[in-house]
Amino acid sequence: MKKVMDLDSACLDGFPFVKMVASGNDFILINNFEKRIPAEWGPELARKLCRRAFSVGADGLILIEPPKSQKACFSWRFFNADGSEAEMCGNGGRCAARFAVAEGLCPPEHVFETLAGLIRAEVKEKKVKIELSPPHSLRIDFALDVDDQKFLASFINTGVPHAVLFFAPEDLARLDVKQLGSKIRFHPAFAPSGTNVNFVATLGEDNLKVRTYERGVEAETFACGTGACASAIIAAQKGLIKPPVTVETSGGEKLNIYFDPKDVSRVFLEGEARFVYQASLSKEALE
Ligand SMILES: N[C@@H](CCC[C@H](N)C(=O)O)C(=O)O
Repeated sequence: MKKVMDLDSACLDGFPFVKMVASGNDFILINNFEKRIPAEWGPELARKLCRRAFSVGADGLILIEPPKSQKACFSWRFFNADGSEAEMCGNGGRCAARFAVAEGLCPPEHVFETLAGLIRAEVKEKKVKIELSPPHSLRIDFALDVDDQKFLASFINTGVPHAVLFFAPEDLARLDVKQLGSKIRFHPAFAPSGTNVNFVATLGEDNLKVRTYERGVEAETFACGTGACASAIIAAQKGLIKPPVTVETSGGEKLNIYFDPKDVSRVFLEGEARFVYQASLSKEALE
């Protein structure tokens, strides 16, 4: 397969894109409705454009494309900064919904297609609320041995896989998230897809602090929407909190999570999604 810079450094020159952020999780979004960017370029395009300091820099790349069904007004391809394609992204989904409305592709309330399923969105200026695909594969409180340390972990898939571990607030504050997160992310218990890793402290009966080591970014991000939802659902299942839940993210912004603890098939994620800038690509950004 030819490398994108061979094929596209010329044809992508001047290509419009926007940079958006949702609670510090930042994304490059491209309106690819004309399908000028074939999907097979996605991984390398993401690696090139998401590389901080050397290019635009972001946690992920989102291509907005025509829907495959009548039920949705767009579909998307989501690529992590390392080029891996993910089934879903909560914060990226909130950015995509607002971008699609701004592009005139969708009304403020719409549905879009992801590899995790249909996502319902409600855009009210900067505030965007989405309904995740039904979470699954819930496992509460199992033993997880990491080198010579023993942890109690939980797991759920909220569109993408999430391990969740609880700590006292003071321990969470000083935790080496990258060191421990990278070991759990690749732990055999979560093979073959690996997992995102959420480190959580309960701050009150409806308030959590969550720090997330993100698969495909391979670092702690300032927020993770599906991770915030995973943490809230598991905290409620363990009787630690009652929804609706406010999640304080690493970047300091708050996410609101809504669900019925007796029926976690419907989970809603709400927060701000902001435009940072719009620009056009330079072919040199792909070098
Ligand atoms: N930050 C996202 C999650 C994006 C996908 C994740 N990195 C993965 O590969 O599982 C979110 O807000 O949910």
